[in-house]
Amino acid sequence: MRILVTGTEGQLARSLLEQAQGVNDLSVFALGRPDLDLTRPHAIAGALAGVDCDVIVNAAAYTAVDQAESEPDIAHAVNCDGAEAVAQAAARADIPFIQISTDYVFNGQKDGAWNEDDSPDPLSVYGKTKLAGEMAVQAAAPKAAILRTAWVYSPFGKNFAKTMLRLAESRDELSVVADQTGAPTSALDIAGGVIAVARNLAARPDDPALHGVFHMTAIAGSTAPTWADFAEQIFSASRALGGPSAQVRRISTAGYPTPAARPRNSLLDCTRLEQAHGVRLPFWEVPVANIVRRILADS
Ligand SMILES: NC(=O)C1=CN([C@@H]2O[C@H](COP(=O)(O)OP(=O)(O)OC[C@H]3O[C@@H](n4cnc5c(N)ncnc54)[C@H](OP(=O)(O)O)[C@@H]3O)[C@@H](O)[C@H]2O)C=CC1
Ligand SMILES: Cc1cn([C@H]2C[C@H](O)[C@@H](COP(=O)(O)OP(=O)(O)O[C@H]3O[C@@H](C)C(=O)[C@@H](O)[C@H]3O)O2)c(=O)[nH]c1=O
Ligand SMILES: [Mg+2]
Repeated sequence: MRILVTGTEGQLARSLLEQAQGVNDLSVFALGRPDLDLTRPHAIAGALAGVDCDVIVNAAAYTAVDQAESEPDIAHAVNCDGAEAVAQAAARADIPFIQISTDYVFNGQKDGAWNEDDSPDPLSVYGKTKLAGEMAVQAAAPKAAILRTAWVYSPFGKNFAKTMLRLAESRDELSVVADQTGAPTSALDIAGGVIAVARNLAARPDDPALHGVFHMTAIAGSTAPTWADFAEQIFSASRALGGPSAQVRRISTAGYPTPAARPRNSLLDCTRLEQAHGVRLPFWEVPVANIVRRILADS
């Protein structure tokens, strides 16, 4: 199976490339700027024409959540119009398509985990443009699988774990919000899940059970983690490896003002993914130490 993924340096693109290494019947190739620029939708069909692959994964996105508040047009161009153009090119060539989306499509005002049938109501420009992308993709490629994930971290790119470890090099104490719950999810685990979904779509492209929206995050357990809990896990793993750590001061969202509002609770129920695609990611704490080890080794 050949998977084409959009973006070359993103966390998920890098993770897909790594997960395919050494797997005989799988190859992943990444296509990104300048050859494929999602802000230039008219060039996308040309960039993808003649590409030989079995599945296309759109992992490229405008992911700077706070910056998007002041650049809504660029965020919309990438997350909606760009995604739509990639989906159209896939549909025209009859290639199965996977779109990656986010927990930030929800407003956070639910006590339990969100289901795929719950109404989205994004609080931020990033969330609004990703939701618009989901709808445009579904219209352009009705057989697409749309995978919503959350709180992604990895040895690659920019993420919360890298930020915490970098800040801990110069600070003894860090204030971190303890009233937003969600599921920290390893991009390497997501890549494994995406490959499984891609295999299903390649084998049964017309099976309606495989199409539509699915939630794909780590399992959060009964006491859902907050960003502060995630930070504490990162520091405990780092301390065990002789790396930097800081005391976590648990604060409320009001104590950490940001341009974009985030959901209070963004836990996603991943049952539908397990039932339809047979994919279940590990408990959220499982990959923390390995990823921290790799971040420390790279820095
Ligand atoms: N990060 C997170 O916490 C979460 C992410 N998601 C979603 O998961 C997916 C993967 O995220 P992640 O890997 O973390 O993203 P990253 O921010 O790590 O990478 C984003 C990728 O998008 C590419 N990109 C941005 N703008 C353009 C453009 N105009 N044209 C082409 N490519 C562009 C970047 O290109 P380049 O390689 O040139 O830098 C990069 O490869 C995204 O759809 C995101 O919305 C969902 C939930 C959480
Ligand atoms: C750096 C920092 C952040 N925070 C808070 C701010 C915010 O509420 C939370 C996370 O901050 P970040 O800016 O790292 O994460 P954020 O950009 O909100 O991450 C999101 O990215 C997009 C792409 C998604 O799709 C989401 O699933 C989610 O992963 O932690 C602190 O409380 N203290 C700190 O020192
Ligand atoms: Mg291979």
